[in-house]
Amino acid sequence: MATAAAPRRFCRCACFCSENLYVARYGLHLRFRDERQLRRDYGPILRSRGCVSTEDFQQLLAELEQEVERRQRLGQESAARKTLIASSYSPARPNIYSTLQDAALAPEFLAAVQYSASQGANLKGLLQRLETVSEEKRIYRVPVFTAAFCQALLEELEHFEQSDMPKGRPNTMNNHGVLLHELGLDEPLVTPLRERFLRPLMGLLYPDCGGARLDSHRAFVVKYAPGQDRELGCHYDNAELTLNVALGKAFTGGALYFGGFFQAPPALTQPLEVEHMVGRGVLHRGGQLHGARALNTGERWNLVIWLRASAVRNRLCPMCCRKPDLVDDEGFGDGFTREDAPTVDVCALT
Ligand SMILES: O=C(O)CCC(=O)C(=O)O
Ligand SMILES: [Fe+2]
Repeated sequence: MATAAAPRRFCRCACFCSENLYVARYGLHLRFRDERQLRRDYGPILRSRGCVSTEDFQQLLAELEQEVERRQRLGQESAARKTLIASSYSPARPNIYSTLQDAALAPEFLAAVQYSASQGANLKGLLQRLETVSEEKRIYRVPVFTAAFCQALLEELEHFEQSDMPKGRPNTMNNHGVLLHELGLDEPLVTPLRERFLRPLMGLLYPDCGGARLDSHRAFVVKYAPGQDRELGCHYDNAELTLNVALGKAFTGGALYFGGFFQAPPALTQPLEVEHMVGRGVLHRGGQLHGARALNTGERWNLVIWLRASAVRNRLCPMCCRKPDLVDDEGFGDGFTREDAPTVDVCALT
C-alpha cells in the first residue's frame, strides 16, 4: 500500500530572536542578549550615531526587548492571520489565486526557463537570454510577469491593503507591504514559480548557492510611498538567492544599490545602482549587500522572493554565520530542516 509522504517540517535558527535586530534611527543591526552585552559590544558606535543620553539608551533597550518579544510571537501570529484571512477575506481579483499559468509570465522569462531546462543547457547560453547587470556581482535582470498580471496582482494587493484584515510586516526592515503566504498566495503562485520556473534558471546561474536545490521561500511585497517607508538600509537577505520584481506603480527614485558580498573583506568600490523597471525582476545572491535609495515621487510596490535551499543553509545560518541552532517553526519557517539531506557547498566568498 502506498503511503503519503509526511509534510516536511521546517525550522528557524534560534539566532532570529537575538541577532540582526535592526534599529533604523542608528542605521545598525545589533546582537542583543542583555544590557551589559549591548553596552560592551556597541557602546562607542551607538554614541557616535547619536545614542548619547541615558534616556536614549533606555529607549533603545526597551525597543530591543519589544522586538525580541515580537519575533518570538511571529510564527504563531502569522498562522492565525492566515487562517482569519482564508475564512473572511474576499479578493478583488480571484484569478490571481488560481494556479500560476504560463500566460502570466513574460515571453523572455519563459524562453530563459525553457532553455535552462533543455538538454545541454549551459551558463553562456542562458546569459544570452538575460540581461547581465553585473558579471562580477552576478546580478541579472529579466522581465518576469506580463504587464496585465502585474496590474492584476497590484490591484489585489491594494484591495487587501485597504481591507480591515490584519497584516504582518514583510520583514524586519520594511513596515509596509504584504506577506504572500498570509494571503494564501504561496500555494497557487509562489511555490509553482519557484519549483517550475526559478529552480531550473537559478540552478544554472547559481549552482554554488543551491540554485538547483531551492526547497522553500519567503515571499512578500514591499511598498514605498510618501509618508510611509521611503528607503531601505543596506542589508543582506536571509536567503540563498533573491528575486525582486517591480510591480509598479509609477515612481521615481528608489533604485537598488549593491555593494560587496557579506563576510568578504569590504571593497572600497562605489555601490552599483540598479534602476527598477516595471515587470522586470532582478536576480541576485541573498548575501550580496544591498539597499534601496529613497523614493522621490509616486508609489513603488515590489515583489521580493527570498529563495532558500535547506541543503546550503543547514550547514551555515547566513544570519549568525554559525551552524544553525534549530527551532521548529510554522510553514516554511526560515527554510532550515532537521533531516540530513545531502548538502552542497555554500557560496564561495568573492
Ligand atoms: O526595496 C527593494 O526593492 C528591495 C527590498 C529588499 O531588498 C528586501 O526586502 O530584502
Ligand atoms: Fe533585500
